[in-house]
Amino acid sequence: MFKKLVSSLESCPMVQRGDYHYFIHPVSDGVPIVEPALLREVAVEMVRVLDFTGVKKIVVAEAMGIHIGVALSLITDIPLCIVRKRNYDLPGEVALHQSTGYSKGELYLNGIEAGDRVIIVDDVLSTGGTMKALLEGLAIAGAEVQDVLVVIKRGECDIGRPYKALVEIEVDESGVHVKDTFF
Ligand SMILES: O=P(O)(O)OC[C@H]1O[C@H](OP(=O)(O)OP(=O)(O)O)[C@H](O)[C@@H]1O
Ligand SMILES: Nc1nc2[nH]cnc2c(=O)[nH]1
Repeated sequence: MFKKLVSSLESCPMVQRGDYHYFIHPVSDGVPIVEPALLREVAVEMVRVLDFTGVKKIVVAEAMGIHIGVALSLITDIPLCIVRKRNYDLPGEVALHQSTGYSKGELYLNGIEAGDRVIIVDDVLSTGGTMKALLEGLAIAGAEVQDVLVVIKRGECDIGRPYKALVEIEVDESGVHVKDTFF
């Protein structure tokens, strides 16, 4: 279980972004290459741990939520809502401010109707800035969040509600250390 995810995380390269030790991994960066077996392992475990009760849409954030969201959508047949970094000015679009440990930007939520029951999945949770922005946008749109799952949880983070993580890591200048896995 999680064999490919754990071994690839423990051997992945690092770069420095200001004060932030940034790990580079296929799930969270798409580079150097996304192996189907790794993506499949992640997708199968996501299906196993998520609560899909009544869920009508899967919500992900551009860019690195997209490949895991697509994998989940293809397996479950649940439509995918991609929160974009570009605005479309469609009626009902919700603009959000996103802040991470190394960047700031805007996100734009479309395609959610009041009363939609959704799950949110993302590649990484670190400061929680992105997830809190998604939760805020979904609340404004009137959605009910059934479950939240991140593939990689980096350190401790309170997002104001429970969430699940496939693996929990710590990062320092020497690299990624896997602390725990789901179950
Ligand atoms: O918990 P946080 O500190 O918010 O960090 C997590 C977010 O950081 C990354 O997104 P990023 O904005 O770097 O964009 P990308 O997906 O386009 O790489 C990642 O995909 C998460 O969405
Ligand atoms: N790839 C990658 N994505 C992140 N998102 C938040 N922190 C990180 C990180 O260290 N690496």
